Amino acid sequence: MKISCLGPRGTFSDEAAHRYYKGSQVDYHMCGTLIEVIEAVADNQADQGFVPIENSIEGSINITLDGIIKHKLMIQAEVIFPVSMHLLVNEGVQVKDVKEIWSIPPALAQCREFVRELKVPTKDFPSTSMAAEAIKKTTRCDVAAVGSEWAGSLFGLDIAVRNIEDFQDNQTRFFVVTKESDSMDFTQKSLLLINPEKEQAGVLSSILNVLSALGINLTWIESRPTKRKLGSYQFFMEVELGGQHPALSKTMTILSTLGHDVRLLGSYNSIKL
Ligand SMILES: O=C(O)C(=O)C[C@]1(C(=O)O)C=C[C@@H](O)C=C1
Repeated sequence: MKISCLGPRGTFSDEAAHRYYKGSQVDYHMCGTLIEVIEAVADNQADQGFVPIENSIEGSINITLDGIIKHKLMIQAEVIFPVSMHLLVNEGVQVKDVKEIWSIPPALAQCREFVRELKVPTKDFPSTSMAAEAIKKTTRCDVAAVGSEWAGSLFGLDIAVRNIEDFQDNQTRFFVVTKESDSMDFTQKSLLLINPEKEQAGVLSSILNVLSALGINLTWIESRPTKRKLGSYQFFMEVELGGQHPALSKTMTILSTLGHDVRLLGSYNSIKL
């Protein structure tokens, strides 16, 4: 099985994917950007993609959400992975020497307070490990990357400051995405994408009322612009109902009857690493 994943080696995605697929026969297709990870699945270059979807400090990763919508991908599994951010530097560099910090925007955002206190500019990279690799290549002593301990050891960097994330118990939620989902029986959760029939007062609450009337627990809700005009949204709604549960098809039927466009993006289990 071929798995697309954000590269180069040493990203949090890479670390979490290797733990998730441990013991399985898989080949990794490492991609330069998150959108390429999704496109690799859409273009059949990979059977599954391993993508970050949400972080406990920074919230949703919109590039991934929009890519799933655009390429009509399905969710096969949810993986929760603990994430610790460190300030990675060339040998001997101290935090007082650092004049610029490099990383992928969600990682920089998880360390916003630390970066603000240091009063230095940041530079965006497509991944934490690409930033770490660039630090090593420059040999500069006035720049640092935000990344994992593993990325630091892979690229031979020192850790100038440990655990620089703004809040403890930082976690990132990943989705395993595919073109076609396998059997959806005996799963814990399901993800719906709902495009409301029209924008009118109370449309979201009318959708939520259906879930509430059927006693369904909503575990995540996120809105994304339809991109057709300002103020027009579609909703990701994750519910605590497996694919086998009759209430899932009942919910979808009722919402469709009310004129909403409802797509099931998958039913899956959640795995904590
Ligand atoms: O750049 C990486 O290391 C990634 O795997 C991406 C990513 C993300 O975009 O959220 C994954 C987990 C962490 O939240 C920080 C970065």
